[in-house]
Amino acid sequence: MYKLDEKDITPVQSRPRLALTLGDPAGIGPEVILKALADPEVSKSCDLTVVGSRSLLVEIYTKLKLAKNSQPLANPEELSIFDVPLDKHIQDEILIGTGNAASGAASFAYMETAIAQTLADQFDGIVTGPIAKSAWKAAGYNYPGQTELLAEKSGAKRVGMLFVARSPHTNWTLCTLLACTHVPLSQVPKVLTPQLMTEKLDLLVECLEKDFGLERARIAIAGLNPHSGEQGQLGHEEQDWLIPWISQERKNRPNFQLDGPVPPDTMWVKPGQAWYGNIDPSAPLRVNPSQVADAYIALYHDQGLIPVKLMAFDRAVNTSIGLPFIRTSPDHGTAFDIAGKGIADARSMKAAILLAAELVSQRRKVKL
Ligand SMILES: NC(=O)C1=CN([C@@H]2O[C@H](COP(=O)(O)OP(=O)(O)OC[C@H]3O[C@@H](n4cnc5c(N)ncnc54)[C@H](O)[C@@H]3O)[C@@H](O)[C@H]2O)C=CC1
Ligand SMILES: NCC(=O)COP(=O)(O)O
Repeated sequence: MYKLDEKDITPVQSRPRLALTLGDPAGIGPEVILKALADPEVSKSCDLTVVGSRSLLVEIYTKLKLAKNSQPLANPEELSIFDVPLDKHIQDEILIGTGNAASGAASFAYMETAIAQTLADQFDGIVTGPIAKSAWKAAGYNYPGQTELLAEKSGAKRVGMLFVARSPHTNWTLCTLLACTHVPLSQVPKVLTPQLMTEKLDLLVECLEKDFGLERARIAIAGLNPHSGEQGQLGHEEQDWLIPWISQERKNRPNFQLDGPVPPDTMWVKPGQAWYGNIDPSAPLRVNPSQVADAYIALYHDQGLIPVKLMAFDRAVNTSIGLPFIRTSPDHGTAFDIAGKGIADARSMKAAILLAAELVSQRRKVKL
C-alpha cells in the first residue's frame, strides 16, 4: 500500500476544492473517475467531491470490480460524494453503453448542481466527466456542449476552449485554443470574424498571463485554407480579413509575438518535434525553444483537435477559459463502445484533475 510522506501532503486548508461531475453515467466517466481517484497523486493534490448519483456510482463500481484485469478503483464508500439522486424511472432507463434521454437528464443534473455549488463558493472549480451532447438533446437540453452551459449559468460573456497537454517525453506544454468549437464545417467560414478572433485572443492572452504567468508570449495562428490561401488562389479569407487582423493585433499587443497565418498543414510540425523530442537518434534533434510557440490558435474544432489528440489523447485537458472559476475536463468523450468493460484509460481525467488543482493554486497566488 502506498504511504504518503507528510511533506507530500498539501496542507488541508490550502487545498483546492474541486467538484468532479460523473458525466454521462452510461459512458466511461464514472470509470475514469474511480480509476483517477485511486491514484494517490490525485488524492493528495486537492479535496475532491464527486457530484453524481451515489447509488449509480456504487453499482458501476461493483460491476467494474468483477471485470477481468480490473485496475485499482477508488471505493465510493470512501469518497466525498454530493449525491444527486435520480427519479427511479430515470435510473431504471440508464443502460451502460447507450446514451439516451435518461443518461442525458442525469449528466445535466450533475452539471447544474456542480455549477450552483461552485457559484455558492462550495468549490473552487469543476472537473467534468464527459457527456454526450446527443443525450442532452434527447433529454430536452439543447446546448452544443458543457462549455456553453457553464458560460450561461455563470454569466460569462466570453468563453474559450483551450487544450493543454504536457509532453511526457520533453515536458514541453502544448496549448491549443479553438477559435470556434462545435460548429458544422460548412458554417466555419461564416462564424470566423475579426471580432470573434479578437475575443478569443483576448481570452488567451489573459489566460497566459493569469494562469501560466506569461506576460510575453509567442502565439501562432493557423490559416483557414490550404497554404493559407496561397495569396487568394486557394481561398480568400486570409487576404480578406485574417492577414489584416493579425497585422492590427501585432500593433495592439507589443508584448506578444503573433505568427501567422501559418499554413495549417505544417503548423503542427514544430509542436510535434517539441512534443516528441529526439525523433531521429542518428541526428538528435533538439527543438530550439525559439521555434515553438507558447500557444496555438486553431480556427476550428478538428483543425486543432486532430493534432492534439494524435500527440496527446491520453493526457490532453480541455480547459474552459473566461469563466469565473476553473473548469477542466478530459479530452475524450463518453466512449460508449467501451463503457462498463473496465478498459478505459483514466490518464486524461487524472491530468484534468491535476491541472485544475494547479490552476486554482496559481489563481490564489495571483490574487494575493
Ligand atoms: N468533454 C466532453 O464531454 C466530450 C464529450 N464528447 C462526446 O462523447 C460522445 C462520443 O464521442 P466520440 O467522438 O465517439 O469520442 P470518444 O472520445 O468518446 O471516443 C472516440 C474513441 O476513442 C476511444 N476512447 C475514448 N476515450 C477513451 C479512454 N479514456 N480510454 C480508452 N479509449 C477511449 C473510444 O472507445 C472510441 O473508440 C459524443 O456524444 C460527444 O459529444 C466528445 C468529446 C469530449
Ligand atoms: N471536443 C470537445 C468537446 O466536445 C468538449 O465540449 P464541452 O462539453 O467541454 O463543451
